[in-house]
Amino acid sequence: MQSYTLLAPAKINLLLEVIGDRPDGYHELVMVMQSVDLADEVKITPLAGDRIIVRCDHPMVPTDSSNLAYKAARLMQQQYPGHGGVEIQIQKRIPIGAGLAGGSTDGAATLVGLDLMWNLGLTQAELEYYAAQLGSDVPFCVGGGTKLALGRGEELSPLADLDQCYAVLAKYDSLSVSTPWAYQTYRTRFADCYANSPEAQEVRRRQGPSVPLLKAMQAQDYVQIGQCLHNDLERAVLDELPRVARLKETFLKHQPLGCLMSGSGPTVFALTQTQAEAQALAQQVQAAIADADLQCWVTQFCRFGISVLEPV
Ligand SMILES: C[C@@](CO)(OP(=O)(O)O)[C@H](O)COP(=O)(O)OP(=O)(O)OC[C@H]1O[C@@H](n2ccc(N)nc2=O)[C@H](O)[C@@H]1O
Ligand SMILES: Nc1ncnc2c1ncn2[C@@H]1O[C@H](COP(=O)(O)OP(=O)(O)O)[C@@H](O)[C@H]1O
Repeated sequence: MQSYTLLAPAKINLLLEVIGDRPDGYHELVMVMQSVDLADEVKITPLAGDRIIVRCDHPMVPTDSSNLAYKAARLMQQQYPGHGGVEIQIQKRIPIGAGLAGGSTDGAATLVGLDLMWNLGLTQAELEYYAAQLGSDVPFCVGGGTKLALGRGEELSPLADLDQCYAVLAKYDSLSVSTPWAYQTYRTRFADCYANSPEAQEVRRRQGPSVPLLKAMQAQDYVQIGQCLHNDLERAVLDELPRVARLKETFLKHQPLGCLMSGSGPTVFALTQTQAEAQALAQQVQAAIADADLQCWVTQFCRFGISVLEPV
C-alpha cells in the first residue's frame, strides 16, 4: 500500500445568505464558495492494525477523535473494513477557526487519500456523500473550485471558473470564531429575517443577493462581482468584534474590487485582479493597522479542491 500527500485548499465565501431554519436544526443557506491556493498538506500513510493516528505541526489543532481528519478515517474504516490503520500528518498552513474551512479541507483530504490508498475507486458523488456526514463544508472541499452551495451547504452545483482573481486574506492571529457562535449570534439578532416555509424560502432564494452576484459572475464582470459580495453573518459578527470591523474599513479605504468577511469569520478578504495589486494591498493594510498580531496572505482563486501532491 502506498502513502499519499495531498494538498487541501482553504475556501472563502463570496456569498453567504441565511434563508431560514431547517427541520434538522441547521440553517438553510445560499452560498457561493471559492477555493484559494492557501493549503494544508495532508500525508496519509498505512499503519498495521486498525489504529488511526493524527499528527499536526500546529499545537492548537486537536489530534484526538475530534479532528475532522480522524473522523474521516474512522468513517472510511466503518464503511470499508479490512484495509488496516492509517497515520495522518497535517502540515497546517490555513489559520484555525478562521472561516476558511481548515478542518473541513483536512477531512476531505483524508477521504480522498484513503480512497486512493485503499484503491476503492469512489466517485466524486460518493466522496461528497461521506463528506456530508462529517460537516456542511466538507463536500465542497472535496472538489473545490467555484460552486453554488444550497441546503446546509452540501447541495453543490458548479459555476464558471473565475480566472485571474486574487484574494488578500487578513486575520488577527489571536482571534478565532466558533462557527456555532456565529450562527447563534446571527439568530439572536436577526431571527425575524428568517423565511421558514418551503415556499417563502424559495422566494428568498430567487430574490436574494445571490441573483446579482451570479449574473456578474456569468459575465466575468469583476468590478460588479466585487460590489455584489454578501455575507449575512458578517453584520452580526462585526458588531461583536469591532477590531475586525475596523480591518474591513481599512481594506475599503484602499479600494479593492470588494471586501467581505469569509464564512463565520473572523478572516476578512479583499479581491484584486492582479497579483501585484494584491501584494500592494496587503502591504498597505499591514502598514495602516501596524499590529504584529495581524497576518495577511496573498492568495489566488483556484479551480480544484483536494489534489494529490505526490504518491510517496
Ligand atoms: C459558516 C460556514 C460557511 O461556509 O463555514 P466556516 O465559516 O465555519 O468555515 C459553514 O456554514 C459552516 O460549515 P461547517 O463548519 O462544516 O459546519 P458544521 O460542522 O456542519 O456545523 C457547525 C455548526 O454550524 C451551524 N450551522 C452550520 C451549517 C448550517 N447550514 N447551519 C448551521 O446552523 C450549527 O450550529 C452547527 O452546529
Ligand atoms: N484538522 C483540523 N484543523 C483545524 N481545526 C480542526 C481540525 N479538526 C478539528 N478541528 C477543530 O475545528 C475547529 C474549527 O476550526 P476550522 O475548521 O479551522 O475553522 P472554521 O470552521 O472557521 O473554518 C478548531 O477550533 C478545532 O478545534
